[in-house]
Amino acid sequence: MSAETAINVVGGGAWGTALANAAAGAGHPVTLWLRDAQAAAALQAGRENPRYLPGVPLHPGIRATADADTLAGARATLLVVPAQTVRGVLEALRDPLATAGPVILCAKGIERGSDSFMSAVAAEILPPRTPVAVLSGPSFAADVARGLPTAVTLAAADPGLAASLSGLLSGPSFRLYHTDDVRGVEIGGAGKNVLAIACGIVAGRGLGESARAALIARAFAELMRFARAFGGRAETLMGLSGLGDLVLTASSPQSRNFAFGQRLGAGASPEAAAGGKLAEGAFTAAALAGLAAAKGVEMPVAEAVAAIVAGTAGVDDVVAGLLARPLRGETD
Ligand SMILES: NC(=O)c1ccc[n+]([C@@H]2O[C@H](COP(=O)([O-])OP(=O)(O)OC[C@H]3O[C@@H](n4cnc5c(N)ncnc54)[C@H](O)[C@@H]3O)[C@@H](O)[C@H]2O)c1
Ligand SMILES: O=P(O)(O)OC[C@H](O)CO
Repeated sequence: MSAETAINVVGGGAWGTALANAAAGAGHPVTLWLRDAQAAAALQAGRENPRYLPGVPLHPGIRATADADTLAGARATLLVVPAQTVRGVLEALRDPLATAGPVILCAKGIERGSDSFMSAVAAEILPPRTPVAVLSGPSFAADVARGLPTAVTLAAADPGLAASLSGLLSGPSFRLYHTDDVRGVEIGGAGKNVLAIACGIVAGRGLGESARAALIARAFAELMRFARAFGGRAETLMGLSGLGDLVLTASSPQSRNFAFGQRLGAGASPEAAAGGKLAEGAFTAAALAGLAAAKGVEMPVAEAVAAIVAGTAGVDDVVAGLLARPLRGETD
């Protein structure tokens, strides 16, 4: 395989493995990089990722490796690690990634501590000439890895780059729409994870389907308020990466964020509810609520999730507080 034709995927979890399968299915040789040499060798030999994506064969066009030097010279790099690790991974791989094409950020979250969006983290670390894009939208890894129909959004500040990367990565059942609204797309992906936890809490507490539908609508209203204040476009939020992903994540126990919320609603502590699985919204909740508060954006649902996850409020008190809020015009 020539490095110039390869697509890199950094991160061998559920989403990294699924995106590697999608890129290989679109006809590209794929280098799938894992930090752990033993795990990379097992994936390369076994052609399956039993921990994160059991039962899904790895496409023959994928080479799994832990050798960072093999990343250099690629056509594009998909960065698919949890949001809170993006800074460290970019720092560690800065040299090979400097010649590995545009870096496409696939994590959905806001960095704790700095309250930074992923594109801002990347801009701090990568050389200025490295283009950065964001991929986000309604997409369960198991669906994409199995080749079930899926549509997501790819955003880059340069509309030409967004269009060409969408064409590069689209395949028979994986469709990428494109936009230049990077901030709007990352707000949708990060925000929906927090709000989906709230919907899981409602389900776990047995508050009913009507309450869940109302919560999705009110959660979306606050996500729109946040996007308006932070430079995302309303039409982006109404698309795949905003409303599309909120609806998917807030209505399916297949979502780790929803399932985490369900366990909280059923009475588990935040530590027990996590159960060793990644629920990105738990890490992003405080950053989202903090950013909103600093700009005077009302986000009662995100604030409630942040308080429950931090253990400073209980589910029943939070629900009572939300129901006691003053009545207001629906679009105020
Ligand atoms: N799973 C999905 O369906 C899905 C879909 C869309 C987006 N995402 C997003 O993709 C991101 C990754 O999610 P995932 O589902 O792959 O998570 P995961 O828990 O399945 O896998 C995470 C992977 O990252 C690796 N990793 C963790 N820290 C690392 C580090 N410091 N250096 C290198 N590798 C490291 C882990 O070893 C693991 O292989 C999240 O932000 C998630 O919101 C996931
Ligand atoms: O399992 P979740 O909650 O991380 O959701 C996965 C994807 O983000 C859904 O689009």
